[in-house]
Amino acid sequence: MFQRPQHLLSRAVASHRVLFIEEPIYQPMEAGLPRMQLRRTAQDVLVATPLLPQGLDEVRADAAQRDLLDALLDGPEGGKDIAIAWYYTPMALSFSGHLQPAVTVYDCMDELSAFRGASPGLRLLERRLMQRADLVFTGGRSLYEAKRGLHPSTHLFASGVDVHHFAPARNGTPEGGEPEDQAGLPHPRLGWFGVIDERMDLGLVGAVAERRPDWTVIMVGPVVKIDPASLPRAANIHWLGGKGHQDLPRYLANWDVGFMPFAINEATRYISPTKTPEYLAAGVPVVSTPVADVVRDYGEAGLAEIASTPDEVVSAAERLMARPRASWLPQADQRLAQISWDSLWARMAGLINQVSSRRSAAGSQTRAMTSSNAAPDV
Ligand SMILES: O=c1ccn([C@@H]2O[C@H](COP(=O)(O)OP(=O)(O)O[C@H]3O[C@@H]([C@H](O)CO)[C@H](O)[C@H]3O)[C@@H](O)[C@H]2O)c(=O)[nH]1
Repeated sequence: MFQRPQHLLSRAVASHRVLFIEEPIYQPMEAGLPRMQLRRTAQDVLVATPLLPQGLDEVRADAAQRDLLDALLDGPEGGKDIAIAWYYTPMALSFSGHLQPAVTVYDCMDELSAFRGASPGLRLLERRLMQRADLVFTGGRSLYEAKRGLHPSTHLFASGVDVHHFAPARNGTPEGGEPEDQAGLPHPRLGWFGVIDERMDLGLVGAVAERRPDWTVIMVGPVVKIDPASLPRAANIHWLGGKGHQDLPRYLANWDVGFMPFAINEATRYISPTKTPEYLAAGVPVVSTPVADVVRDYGEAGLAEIASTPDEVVSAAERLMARPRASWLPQADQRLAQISWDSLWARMAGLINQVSSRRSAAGSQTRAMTSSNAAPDV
């Protein structure tokens, strides 16, 4: 999955060495555990995954991650000073709170406390992170409104888009051809890509497919935290699993409508789905349930149809399929041109530079960049 952290941190490598600490993986006890597993991404981000023995309690797991992190930073991949500690989850404070970076950034991309399986300690750690952060970035409008009162330097950075990555889908199937698992499925097609978890309205997916057995519903993405047995099954629903980001345009190129069947609940109250501008960049019109940020950022501008019930989704999709691209694509392009990941990163980097200039004037030095995350991080 190529998500917000990957987009931003792969741009950070132009000016920093980026070390990204992943969530730990627990394994049966064996010699050599705990240890840090390292890999370098194509974008030159060093990704470190703590491998821990199963059965560690929380305190020991935090201590083990702290030791592994310190050993990594003391070694050749570390650096004398840390320029930026970049957090995607407050939970990472429990093993990195002793670090003394020049600048601390909290890039809050979701209200994690509302997600299934969230740690009860998350809210307290978020308060601590807010106290130590120099900058708080928020991944969407609703999150910004929820967090801006908690930190004086909170900034709205809603999802960006790599137009160049998705635009080839507008003009026939990009190089590589239509993926085998999609080729041959009948049109019209409603497609989704993204994580499939408790945020999805599975009942809606099943009901739309049932209303229109002549349509095909294509679901791309990993099933996470929910029982795969709970997915609606029908001859016209195709659960294709997770795909590489590079392959997404080949799927989108042959969709008639981009579908966002989010459940409307606590877990989706603050989300700002990156897939909205990505569908549009591929020339695929969007129908979504009324997620607040989708309604405000896209629905009200006529760039997404908002529908709650199966009948509303079917009617909206029919309207979108009948609408010529030329009637909406120029307006979509205007919006997309304002939200490239490049421009978001440039603005973020500007804010970080302001803070670090102030710090270095006060005597701090910067060298390496580290970040820890629950999802990713530098
Ligand atoms: O098989 C796949 C499917 C998708 N992708 C890429 O992953 C991107 C993220 O998808 P997802 O995790 O479903 O997240 P989404 O964009 O809908 O929403 C989350 O992101 C934040 C946002 O970043 C804040 O700015 C939001 O609030 C979150 O809930 C997807 O866009 C695909 O490009 C893939 O690679 N492979």
